[in-house]
Amino acid sequence: MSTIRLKNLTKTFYQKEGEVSALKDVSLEINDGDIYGIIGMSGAGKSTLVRCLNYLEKPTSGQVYIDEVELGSLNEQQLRKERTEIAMIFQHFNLLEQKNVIDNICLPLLIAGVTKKEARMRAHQLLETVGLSEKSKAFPSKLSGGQKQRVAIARALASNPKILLCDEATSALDPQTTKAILSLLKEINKKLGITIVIITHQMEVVREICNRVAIMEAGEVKEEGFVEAIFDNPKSKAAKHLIFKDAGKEDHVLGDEKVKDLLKGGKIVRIVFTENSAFEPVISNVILKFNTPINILGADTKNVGGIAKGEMLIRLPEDAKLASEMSAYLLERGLKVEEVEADVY
Ligand SMILES: Nc1ncnc2c1ncn2[C@@H]1O[C@H](COP(=O)(O)OP(=O)(O)OP(=O)(O)O)[C@@H](O)[C@H]1O
Repeated sequence: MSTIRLKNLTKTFYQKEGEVSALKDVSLEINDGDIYGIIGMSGAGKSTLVRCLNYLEKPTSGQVYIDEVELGSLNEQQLRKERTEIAMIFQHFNLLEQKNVIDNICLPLLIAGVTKKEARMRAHQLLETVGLSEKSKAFPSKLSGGQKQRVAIARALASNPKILLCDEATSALDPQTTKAILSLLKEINKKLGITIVIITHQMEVVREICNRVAIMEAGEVKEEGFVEAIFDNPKSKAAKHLIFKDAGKEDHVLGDEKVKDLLKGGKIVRIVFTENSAFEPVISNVILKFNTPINILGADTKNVGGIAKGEMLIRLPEDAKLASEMSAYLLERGLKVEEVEADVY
C-alpha cells in the first residue's frame, strides 16, 4: 500500500506556437488503499498528471511524494527502482503481439532478473488471479478486449507494485466488459492491498469503484473528495456537468439536442434518493399537493461505491413561485435537490 502526495504540481509545455499549461498548481493526496478517480473531459490534463505522478514526465514545478519519498530528489537509478513499484495499464493494452500470453507476463520478470522457471510459475499464478488460466498459450490477436486487459493487469502485477495507475483502461471496452474489469480491479485492491489510481472521462467508472475523486478541467482540480458526497452534492460547474451528463445516459431519454430543447422550458432539477426513500410517493405527493404535473425527464438507480442511489431529472413548471415551492417541498422531505443550469450542460 502506498500514499501519493502531489504538491503544487505544474507542467508547462513550451512549443513554437506558444506555451500550454497542462497542469496548474495541482495538489492532491491519495491514501493507502484508495481507489482514486481522476476524471475530466479531453484535454483536462489527466494523462499529463499521471505521467508526472511516476516521473515519466518531469513536472515544471512542484513535488511528487510516494510514501514521503520525493521523486524529484532521486537519481535515475533510484527513480527506476521506485518506478518498479508503480505499475500502469492503458486503454490499448500495449501487449507484445508476437509473444503469447504467458510470455507477455513473464517479460517484466525476466527483465528484473527472475529465472525463467520462477517467472513462468509466477505468471501462471497471475493468470489465475485475473481469471484467464486457459489462455496462457494464446496470442493477443486471438483475445477479446477484456481478455487483453486482463493479461495487461497480470503483467502489471508481476513486479508486485504498491500502486497501479489505470489510464483510460476501460475506455475501449463495452459496458459489460468494463464492469467485469472494474470488479477485477476492486478485487485486486482489496486482496493485494494495492492503491489504484483511475484516469477516466467516464463518470460511471468513478461511481462504480472509486472511493475518492478529483475532477479536473483545464489543468486544474476543480473539486475533490469522497465520490458519494460529490455525487449527492456537486459544487463546481465541472462536477455538475459530468454528473448531469451521466444522469441522462442510461435511459437514453436525454440526447444532447433534446436536453438543449428541454432546458428552454421551466427549471430542471436533479433529485437524489437514498436506499431509504422511494421515487414514487414523493413525486405523486408533490403533484397532488400542488395540483400541477411535473415532467419526469429521466430516472434510474445507480451504484455509488456499492450503495444504491436513485436519481431523477424533473422539469418544474415555468411559474417561478410554484417551482420554488415545489423544490422547497422536496428538500423538506430530505431529498437532495439540485438545479441543473443551462451552462452546466
Ligand atoms: N507533449 C506535449 N506537448 C505539448 N502539449 C501537450 C503535450 N502533452 C499534452 N499536451 C497538452 O496538454 C493539455 C492536457 O493534455 P492531456 O493529454 O494531459 O489531457 P487529458 O485530460 O489526458 O486528455 P485526453 O483525455 O484527451 O487524453 C492539452 O492541451 C494537450 O494538448
